[in-house]
Amino acid sequence: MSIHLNAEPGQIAETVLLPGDPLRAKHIAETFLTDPVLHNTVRGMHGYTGTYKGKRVSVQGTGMGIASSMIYVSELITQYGCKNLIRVGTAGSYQADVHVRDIVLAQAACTDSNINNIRFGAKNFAPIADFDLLMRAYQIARERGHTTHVGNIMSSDTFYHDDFDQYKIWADFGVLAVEMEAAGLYTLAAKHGVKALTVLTISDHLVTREETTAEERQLTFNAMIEIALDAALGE
Ligand SMILES: O=P(O)(O)O[C@H]1O[C@H](CO)[C@@H](O)[C@H]1O
Ligand SMILES: O=c1cc[nH]c(=O)[nH]1
Repeated sequence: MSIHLNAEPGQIAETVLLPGDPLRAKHIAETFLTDPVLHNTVRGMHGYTGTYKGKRVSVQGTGMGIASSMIYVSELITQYGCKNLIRVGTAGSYQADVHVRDIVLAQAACTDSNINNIRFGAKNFAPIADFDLLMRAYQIARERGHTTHVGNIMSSDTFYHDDFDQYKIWADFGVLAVEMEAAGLYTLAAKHGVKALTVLTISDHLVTREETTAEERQLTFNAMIEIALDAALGE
């Protein structure tokens, strides 16, 4: 057991899906896993382990933001030996041609967080996805006919910015979308020599101001879950 997870040793699989929303973790477990067992209840941050197509897999909510998610990712890697960590999250589009409900695979993640300034000072670390997971996820998404974008994203510490248009600085450099965890996940994966990927569904649009409801975000973004599961575990 660790400080924030009360799973028994061995109860969490090597492959873990990581939604920010603990209720999305419950939905994933109940919809996609066979015989899911609730392995974490600490702080209501649901975590489950079951099987998918006969292979063991876990899903663990991380909460919102790099600070919260890095706690769970650190404990999953160092206390439970997890090796493949795949974030499945929602994101806001920065680009006119990246539409609501499109899939974004985060090849790399910029951040306005201080996590890597603390580590590297004035030198910049580039947090990137595992190439094998990224390639498999892209092939699966394309085979299934999902509109899929691969590229750079922004992991922001701030959801509500004083200046709404600040996103254009990043959009001008081709950054596809904003979420709040991937840069922390990729940094920890690099530090510990494990594999990580972030699969996102666009839930809202900073250019067009389109939005989805909380219920849609929680329940209906199943394509990214199946892409993540099949990329991690093989079809
Ligand atoms: O849908 P999740 O996985 O929570 O991800 C996105 O949604 C939250 C903000 O609403 C942040 O956690 C952001 O990264
Ligand atoms: O962090 C996030 C997630 C979804 N949509 C946003 O605009 N930001």
